[in-house]
Amino acid sequence: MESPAVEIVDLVKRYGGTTAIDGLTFNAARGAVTAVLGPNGAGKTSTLEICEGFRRADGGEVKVLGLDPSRPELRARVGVMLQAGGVPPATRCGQWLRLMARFHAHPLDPAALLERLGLTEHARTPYRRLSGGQQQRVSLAGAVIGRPELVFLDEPTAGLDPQARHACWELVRDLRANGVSVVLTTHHMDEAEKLSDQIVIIDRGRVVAEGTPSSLTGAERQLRFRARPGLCLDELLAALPAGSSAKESPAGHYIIEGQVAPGLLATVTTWCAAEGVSTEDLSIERRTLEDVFLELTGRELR
Ligand SMILES: Nc1ncnc2c1ncn2[C@@H]1O[C@H](COP(=O)(O)OP(=O)(O)OP(=O)(O)O)[C@@H](O)[C@H]1O
Repeated sequence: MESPAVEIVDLVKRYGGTTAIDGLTFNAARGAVTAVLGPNGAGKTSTLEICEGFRRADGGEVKVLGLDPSRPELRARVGVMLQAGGVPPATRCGQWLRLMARFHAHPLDPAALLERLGLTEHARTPYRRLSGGQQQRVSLAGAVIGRPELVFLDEPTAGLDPQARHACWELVRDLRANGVSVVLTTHHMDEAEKLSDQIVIIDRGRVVAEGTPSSLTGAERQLRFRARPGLCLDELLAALPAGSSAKESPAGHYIIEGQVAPGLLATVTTWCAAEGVSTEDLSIERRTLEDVFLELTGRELR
């Protein structure tokens, strides 16, 4: 049987006294997009860097395309986009991409890739003079130029404008359509929900949840609205069907869960009207991935 694209078992990584990865275990399937999510400092970049062969683990086992990440033959089969560029500052991006293409047996056409990522007019600009978002796109181009079997993308859309973000998503979808395995990190929950087949949420170096986007968000719907902070939720709950729950999170944002039946909306609006409470953005929707993420990883800053 073919091995997963990435197999991680009981991974441990320490930096001095800090345990950045603390017994991490998950697989990324072949031909799928796997998003690794987690708060700042959760251990995402460390994990990717170990998979990419740039860092050594202190414990556990990692296999990439069935091989130890240090194996040199992986360089031709795996594309890597680092968080911090990895492109020589004085090099013109077109020249750099053509050079990268020469290292591969069947590369993509550098000019077509530059065009696709909106970089054609910057092809002669030294990397250091490009904007942050343009530099990101050059790094992304470098990760895919060699038609890899597996691509690691560390926050590929951080700092990109909406147009470039969409171009990046299209590129990821094309990679997947061509059977390429993609492992990416992102802080954009909407992006993870739209792009990925599998999501792994990590916190403090451990997996706290994994599954498809819909298995994580669940089928249950919620009623949400905004109103002035500090409504008396006990009174509201008394008007709702038994088994309902109501919470205010964050201040002024209300979420009602339970049997979201047709009459619920009427009950809530009637209660609000009787209390002289004006509501905004009243909607019935499924939990978002961001809700799940915040529930699992908390709201305190890291
Ligand atoms: N080279 C290093 N030396 C010391 N500590 C490090 C080093 N690299 C990472 N760390 C620490 O390891 C932990 C995990 O860092 P890592 O960069 O893997 O997190 P991350 O999930 O990618 O975070 P972010 O979302 O902010 O990019 C953090 O506490 C960080 O401070």
